[in-house]
Amino acid sequence: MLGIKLLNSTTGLRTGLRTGLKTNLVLKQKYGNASVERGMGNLSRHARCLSTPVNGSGELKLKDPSLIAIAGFIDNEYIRDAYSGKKFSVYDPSKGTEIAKFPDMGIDEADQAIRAAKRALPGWSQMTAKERSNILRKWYNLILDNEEDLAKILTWENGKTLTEALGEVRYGASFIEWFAEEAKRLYGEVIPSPSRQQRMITIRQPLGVVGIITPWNFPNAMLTRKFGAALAAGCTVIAKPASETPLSALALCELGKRAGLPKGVIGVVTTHGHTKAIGKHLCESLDISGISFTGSTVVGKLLLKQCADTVKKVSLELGGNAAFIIFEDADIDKAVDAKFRSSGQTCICVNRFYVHSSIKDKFSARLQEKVRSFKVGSGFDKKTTHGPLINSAAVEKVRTHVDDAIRQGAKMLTGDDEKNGIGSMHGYFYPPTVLTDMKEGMKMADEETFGPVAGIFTFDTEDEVLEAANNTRFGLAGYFFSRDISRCWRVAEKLQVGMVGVNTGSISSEVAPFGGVKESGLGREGARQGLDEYTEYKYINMAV
Ligand SMILES: NC(=O)c1ccc[n+]([C@@H]2O[C@H](COP(=O)([O-])OP(=O)(O)OC[C@H]3O[C@@H](n4cnc5c(N)ncnc54)[C@H](O)[C@@H]3O)[C@@H](O)[C@H]2O)c1
Ligand SMILES: O=CCCC(=O)O
Repeated sequence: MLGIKLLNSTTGLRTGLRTGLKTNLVLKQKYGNASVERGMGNLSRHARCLSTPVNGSGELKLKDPSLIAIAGFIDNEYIRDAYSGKKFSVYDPSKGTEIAKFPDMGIDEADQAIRAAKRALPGWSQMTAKERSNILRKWYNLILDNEEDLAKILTWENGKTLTEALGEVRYGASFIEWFAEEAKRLYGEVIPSPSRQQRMITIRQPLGVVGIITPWNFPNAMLTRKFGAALAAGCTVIAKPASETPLSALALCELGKRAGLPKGVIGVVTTHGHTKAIGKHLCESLDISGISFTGSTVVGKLLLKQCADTVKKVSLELGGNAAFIIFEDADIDKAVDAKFRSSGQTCICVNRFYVHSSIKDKFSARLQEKVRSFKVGSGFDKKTTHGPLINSAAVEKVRTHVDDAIRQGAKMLTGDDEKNGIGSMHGYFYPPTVLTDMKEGMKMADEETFGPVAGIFTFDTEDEVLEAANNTRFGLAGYFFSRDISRCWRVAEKLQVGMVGVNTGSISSEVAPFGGVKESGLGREGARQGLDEYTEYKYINMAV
């Protein structure tokens, strides 16, 4: 017991190591030699990132190489080795080669992070809103000061083009800025009392320690959208980033630390082999008051069930199956610009184009022309317009969806590997593809394809297309193009989604509530509503 306690707290570990051999013996009994070395290593280099390049990172030419940390992050310190001694590999999706081996952390490290966050909670939550805001503002400034390095790190692990990565870093920073400002506006209210003898007010209080789990497709912005809101509200956080893309998370931690985030306010547990166990542990822990998850619907449902026993507040940003309706009066040139962000790996990406039959040929030709102009390749190559998919499983899923559509009668207008030279590339590439003659019942109609494939369905009437667009269990985003103002109101109100783009395919913003209905999620992120996920209202009744 003593050994575990010593190992699980950095201060305790230091004390323990000072006591020498006896402690080492306890550690060896519990965890074997690897963990003892880990403890020693950790002591000898607190909080150090890499000053020498890892597996090809020299090519990144970072202005500040110390933004790369191959470690977890607990109590503002880098933990390079898991107690188990195990590691997992992170790959460069444009080459399929290994970037680094991260510590494959387990429940012990998750507990260590929970304890650190719990210790930090009173200090952080009792700071004034302005004090928290000032630190968040410094973090925002540091992210922008380092945006080029952060973008390179993001492209390296995720594959998206450098331009897209820079866009994501700025988008991610905008959440920290937004919530730095919103922190100061976390108002309660005075309720007009029905009684002369009572005064009624509400105040808003932080949930407590929250667990956040994020996906690989936006390794920076999905974290900052949660960090910003949680920290502004006065919560402390344990984050579990996707095992495909931990580097961006660690770089954000380094900048957060430089901005003045106190020890324990944010922690990152890196894992691959213990993902399920850590997820369950966070959901079931009595020390955690809320879970915020972004990822697939299937995992979101599992986490929701796991949170039931402790009745946690749960925020879920899940998968989508966005329809894009092109009415006969649409501006076609504007419409074709809205599909292939991050090579189609975005939760709000169009999954189904519904095009009025009178303009189907014209629209298909424009889309085909546009897609044929794309250049697929490494995100670092300036000529590249579209990077790789995240891994071979993602490529396989897209291939399965396309094959299924073609088997059921769809026609491929463009999508040949030869033109893009994909056959000779080693990474996880899929050619941008356009299919026509799509039908209900195909996988692409029902499931999230999450790849660079546009499938074109046709329709004749507004009622018919609304029924088809809403015929899905997903309800994240929906889009349509029309110049008829009455139709714009009608269709926007009838689409069963959390977000609608009218005559635009670009809807994401830190100032607007992001989230879905149906099986696409619970709660909203960004905007003033984003703070609701991390606060409780307390009602106070005062007799006078
Ligand atoms: N609605 C949104 O805002 C939004 C944003 C981005 C991505 N997404 C969705 O995310 C999905 C793609 O991301 P993904 O493939 O990384 O999703 P995923 O659900 O497989 O993984 C998301 C995160 O959950 C973790 N995870 C996986 N299984 C888990 C388990 N049993 N318990 C706990 N954690 C677990 C992963 O390691 C990762 O960190 C798509 O469906 C996409 O639409 C939604
Ligand atoms: O993948 C989903 C998140 C994308 C966004 O916030 O625009």
